[in-house]
Amino acid sequence: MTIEKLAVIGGGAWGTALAQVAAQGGRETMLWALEDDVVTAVNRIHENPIYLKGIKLDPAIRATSNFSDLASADAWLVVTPAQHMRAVLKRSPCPNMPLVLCSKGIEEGSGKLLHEVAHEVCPTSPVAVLSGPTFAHEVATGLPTAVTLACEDKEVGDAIRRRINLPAFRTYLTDDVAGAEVGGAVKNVLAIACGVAEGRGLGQNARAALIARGFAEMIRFGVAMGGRRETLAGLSGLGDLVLTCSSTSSRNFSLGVAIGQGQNIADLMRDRRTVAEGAHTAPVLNRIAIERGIDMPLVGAVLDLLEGRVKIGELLETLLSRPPGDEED
Ligand SMILES: NC(=O)c1ccc[n+]([C@@H]2O[C@H](COP(=O)([O-])OP(=O)(O)OC[C@H]3O[C@@H](n4cnc5c(N)ncnc54)[C@H](O)[C@@H]3O)[C@@H](O)[C@H]2O)c1
Ligand SMILES: O=P(O)(O)OC[C@H](O)CO
Repeated sequence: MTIEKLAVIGGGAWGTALAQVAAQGGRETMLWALEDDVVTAVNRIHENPIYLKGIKLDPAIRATSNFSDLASADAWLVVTPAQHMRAVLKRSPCPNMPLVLCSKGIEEGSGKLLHEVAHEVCPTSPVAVLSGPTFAHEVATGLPTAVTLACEDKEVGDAIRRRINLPAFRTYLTDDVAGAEVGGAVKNVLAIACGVAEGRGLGQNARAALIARGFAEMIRFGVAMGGRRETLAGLSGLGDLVLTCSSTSSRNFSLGVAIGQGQNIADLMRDRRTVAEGAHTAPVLNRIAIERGIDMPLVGAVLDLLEGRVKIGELLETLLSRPPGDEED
């Protein structure tokens, strides 16, 4: 199988950065964007000033808001916010070609992982997941990055990897689709927790503890969803958790910092143009954890905060008074 022409669905920061990867060496790449001003800017000035400001894009990227322009692609990279993926795929003429899901989240209403949503909407398309520690602006400027590409079909996975792998975009292959997806979804919620700790001035020790205990929650959840521990300990799990929990380049971490500093959550969520996926993943993740009896106290705490059920001070008291269990639990 050979994949040459790629189309990217979603003209946010990550879709634009991935189009830049796909267009390396002047290879024609289509970018579908929802907003006409994004389409116009990418085509006229080779920039996306709305979502990826200040980065010059390869002129081989051609933007469109018309799905019919994507018909000649060999594969689609799907990079919408997780909660819009079903609707966007439904609007498209479902392609009988590989779909590479690059979004991070769990569908709120159905509780489904995104590869399950894609299989439902496009049953004849092979599905892969691309995830890992990847700030869009770094990838778009060519800084070294490594990602997990998960695909059950080895031939399809190899073909996608051959097409997107670059010296500075190292692509590690696995067949563990669920494991790769869970890491990316759960780390966003934990990044909010780490941001809150930062905003509240709780110190570096607290952040390391949150990352480690949060990782234990990620593993419990991932294994229950059919993922493997080694995937969760890899780029798409631990790697992305460490990145996102350590930097204000992360929208999730920054949201947490603002909450930790006492800003109003409704104000922070209202009218935001960029997506903080953790705020949408927290409710469904917590619901599934409760239904399946998976212990995820940090995820529950983030949700309680986001939904205004507790104040940070009370939450800290509750978390710190929990009797510490055995570390491997
Ligand atoms: N930004 C990153 O560094 C990065 C890296 C890896 C993965 N991701 C993931 O990629 C996905 C997209 O994030 P992003 O950072 O590219 O987005 P963004 O925050 O830069 O932009 C928001 C996106 O949402 C889209 N959007 C808004 N309303 C919509 C609607 N009703 N229907 C469809 N689309 C709508 C906009 O068109 C835009 O593409 C997320 O799941 C995110 O977790 C982002
Ligand atoms: O800005 P965030 O928090 O959505 O994180 C971006 C990427 O997922 C980091 O890998």
